[in-house]
Amino acid sequence: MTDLPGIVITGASGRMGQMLIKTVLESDKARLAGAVERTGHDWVGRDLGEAMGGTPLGVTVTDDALAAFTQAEAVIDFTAPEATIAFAKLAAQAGCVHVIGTTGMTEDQIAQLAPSAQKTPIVRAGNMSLGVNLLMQLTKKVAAALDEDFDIEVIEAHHHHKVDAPSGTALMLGEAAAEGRGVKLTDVEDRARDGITGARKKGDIGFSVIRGGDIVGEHDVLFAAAGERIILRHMATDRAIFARGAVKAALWGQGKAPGEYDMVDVLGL
Ligand SMILES: NC(=O)C1=CN([C@@H]2O[C@H](COP(=O)(O)OP(=O)(O)OC[C@H]3O[C@@H](n4cnc5c(N)ncnc54)[C@H](OP(=O)(O)O)[C@@H]3O)[C@@H](O)[C@H]2O)C=CC1
Ligand SMILES: O=C(O)C1=N[C@H](C(=O)O)C[C@H](O)C1
Repeated sequence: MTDLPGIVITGASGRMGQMLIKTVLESDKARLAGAVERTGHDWVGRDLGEAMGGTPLGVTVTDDALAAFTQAEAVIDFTAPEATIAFAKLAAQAGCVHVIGTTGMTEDQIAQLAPSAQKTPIVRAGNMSLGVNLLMQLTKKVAAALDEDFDIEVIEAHHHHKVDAPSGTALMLGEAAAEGRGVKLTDVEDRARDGITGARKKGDIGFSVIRGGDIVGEHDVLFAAAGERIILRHMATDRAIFARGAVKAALWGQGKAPGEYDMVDVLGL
């Protein structure tokens, strides 16, 4: 046991869960305080290192999230919307910083995090990478500089396991573009085109989704006008960028006042 802030990883067996565990273990600024999986999962009760196919780590995977959270300073949670809402209540009860990477949450589900954020800091972002959060700032700036003669389209591609669409990142980029234009995304978003759609409505922000293979995550923001196009692009080739951002957020959140934060706050962008 060291004095370093302890981090619990929920959804430990997931793609991001395993990446987060490796990232915390490699960090000299944090320690792995626990690993949580849901009741009935075959990793529960096993040594985490062995479950991951390696050597023992001396950390037993648990389904008792509250017990794990009370032994930690932060929880990093890349799971699913219903699970994240439940974990937010437990993190607030335990007084842990809650870092949320889960995407696909509805407005109503996001609103359910508010009572927990009154008790503990919550850092939530659909993308924890430096590059995407910088791209958001660029998107806002370009959208503010251009008028509606430039059609804005957000195009995203992800692996075939992804369950939500458009991606959390695509929606963040759409929000940034709408903010730059001084409009509400919900008033201008076009998220589904099929059949006789009619001509594109001026001022709309469109979304296109690709799912295939092992694509980690790719996002383009296209500004298309008569005679010219601008494309802002981010390509993730390694999930480690998300995990590093999440660990940074967990450390940044230590000692912060309760409230809802995002990666723009963490990165000071
Ligand atoms: N913000 C960011 O930077 C990023 C966000 N993400 C987001 O993170 C989330 C996870 O992605 P990924 O790791 O690829 O997904 P996986 O499906 O690989 O992992 C999800 C994990 O969460 C667990 N889980 C799901 N539902 C529940 C539940 N109700 N209770 C407890 N545990 C649950 C799963 O357990 P089980 O196997 O038992 O279902 C699994 O361990 C997604 O929303 C994704 O979009 C991903 C990358 C970057
Ligand atoms: O599910 C994923 O994999 C990813 N999800 C996030 C999203 O929805 O934007 C971030 C990243 O693109 C990978």
